[in-house]
Amino acid sequence: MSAVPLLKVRDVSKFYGSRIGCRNVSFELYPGEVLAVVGESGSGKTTLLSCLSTRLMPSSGMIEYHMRDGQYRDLAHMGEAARRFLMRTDWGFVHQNPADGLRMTVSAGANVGERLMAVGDRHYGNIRASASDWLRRVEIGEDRIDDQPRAFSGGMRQRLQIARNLVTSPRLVFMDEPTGGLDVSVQARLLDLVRGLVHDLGLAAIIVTHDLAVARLLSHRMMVMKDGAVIEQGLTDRVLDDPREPYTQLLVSSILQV
Ligand SMILES: Nc1ncnc2c1ncn2[C@@H]1O[C@H](COP(=O)(O)OP(=O)(O)OP(=O)(O)O)[C@@H](O)[C@H]1O
Repeated sequence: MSAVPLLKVRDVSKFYGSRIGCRNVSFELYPGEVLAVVGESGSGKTTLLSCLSTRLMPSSGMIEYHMRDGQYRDLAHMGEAARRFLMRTDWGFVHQNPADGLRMTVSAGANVGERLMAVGDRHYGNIRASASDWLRRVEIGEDRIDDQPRAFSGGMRQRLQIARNLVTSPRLVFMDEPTGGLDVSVQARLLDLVRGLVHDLGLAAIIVTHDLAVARLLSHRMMVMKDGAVIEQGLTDRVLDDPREPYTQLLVSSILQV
């Protein structure tokens, strides 16, 4: 892993009026590193992910991103054009519900190809070839390239959403409960696929999940959130095998008892 963090997060808090969304969150994420953010419902995971991905403006704190030109940029003070450029090229965002991240009424090929066009690719043959290659990589038959995602199963839609996000070779991908709405057998296959892609592409990822098994399988490091704050963080195996905080111990033991 590189010695320079991709993302530097300092004391980020977000309040909704007097309600705490997240508070005083600090961490660094390195290129190629996968961080899982875990915690029960309402602990602030989604709020934090939204702040990191510039969907929400934090109430306080600073988030800096290491741009491809080698400079750090403060996301709060980045212009709209630069922010949109990041979201289209350097970043991906995989939603829990694939319908939020796909265009359901255009073909699978167009869903993938559109992202390439957004970064300036204009050659139809190349775009279609890349789309076709990416469908294969996410295990969708190339004969489905002209089908719309609404004709796909939930697992296929999620794999298509992943292809759409990865086709531009992002450096950082945000994932919000990526296997949340799927059957257990479909989840296992998708997790394997995501793990392989993240590893092969050397992606950095921040994955929000309430499922500790997802964190175990995908992440190098994890942060445990409770009432908006990070109460424990460390290497995933350390946190899960030897949780230090009573709350983490409870989370881990409640899973083991299921
Ligand atoms: N738009 C909003 N307006 C007011 N309060 C909000 C809003 N969004 C979230 N909150 C509050 O912020 C806190 C953290 O919520 P958040 O959705 O980030 O948690 P979460 O861990 O992602 O939960 P879940 O797993 O259920 O999605 C909760 O108390 C929630 O009620």
